[in-house]
Amino acid sequence: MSHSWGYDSSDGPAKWAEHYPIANGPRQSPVNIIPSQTQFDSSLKPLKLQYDPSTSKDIMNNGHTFQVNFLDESDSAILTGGPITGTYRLKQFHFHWGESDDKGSEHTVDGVKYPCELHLVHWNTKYPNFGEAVNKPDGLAVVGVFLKIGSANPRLQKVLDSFDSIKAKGQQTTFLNFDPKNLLPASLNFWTYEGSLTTPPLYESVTWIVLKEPISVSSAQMAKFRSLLFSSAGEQPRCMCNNYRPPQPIKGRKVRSNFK
Ligand SMILES: NS(=O)(=O)c1ccc(NC(=S)OCCc2ccsc2)cc1
Ligand SMILES: [Zn+2]
Repeated sequence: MSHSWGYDSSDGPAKWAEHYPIANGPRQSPVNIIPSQTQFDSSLKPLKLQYDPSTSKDIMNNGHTFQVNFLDESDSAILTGGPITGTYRLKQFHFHWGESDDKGSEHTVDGVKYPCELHLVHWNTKYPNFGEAVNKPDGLAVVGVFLKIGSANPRLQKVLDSFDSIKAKGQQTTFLNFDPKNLLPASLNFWTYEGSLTTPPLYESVTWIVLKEPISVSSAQMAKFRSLLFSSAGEQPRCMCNNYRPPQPIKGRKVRSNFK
């Protein structure tokens, strides 16, 4: 039975090492990206994201965030190129955000926090399924996209409109024909480094691919993210926000870029 964890002072990131000692490991995520210390790598291939929108399945509140789950029995939503070799399949995407617009992202850039960060989680098809891939050093590739306060983003609307149906932990509803490509910025310039899951079990299995260009979100749209609850229906309602882990020690890792 996996140990319960959260984001409060009693069960949050500062306490995770008690039950997940890898929290103090050599390749933990997120990290603070310092562009002046990153290394341009001309051998990095262009990122290729081929998503068939018909593979979106449902949207659920898992008590830590909300996630949109995809059918991953075939190569219909895949990530190739960039720093990875082979083919990785999209399993789910989810977000991390703050209680206010001045914080919420997990990765930071020169110490700057964004209000929100999107994670598109893919697993290496050299393994039979996600569960087998999740704890292997080359098991996962997560594309991170920053959200920056600006004009309302119409492409988030379908996600936001589902929130009334998934307000509490454990609630889920069908979520068909959603194309996550619509959540990507125009530029696929990225930073990449070897890291981990940013939540327990914190497995050091993630090749991180963090896009440099943010997408927009309005302050009113961010307020809707904060209408979700960490708590189950009938429990004392607890606002789902500040569900982000702060940057972890880089421990000698190189962050590479595919742009100068
Ligand atoms: N924030 S993150 O992108 O690093 C990230 C991605 C996936 C997960 N975990 C997932 S999808 O777990 C699914 C359940 C599971 C199965 C084996 S271990 C956990 C946690 C954090
Ligand atoms: Zn995440």
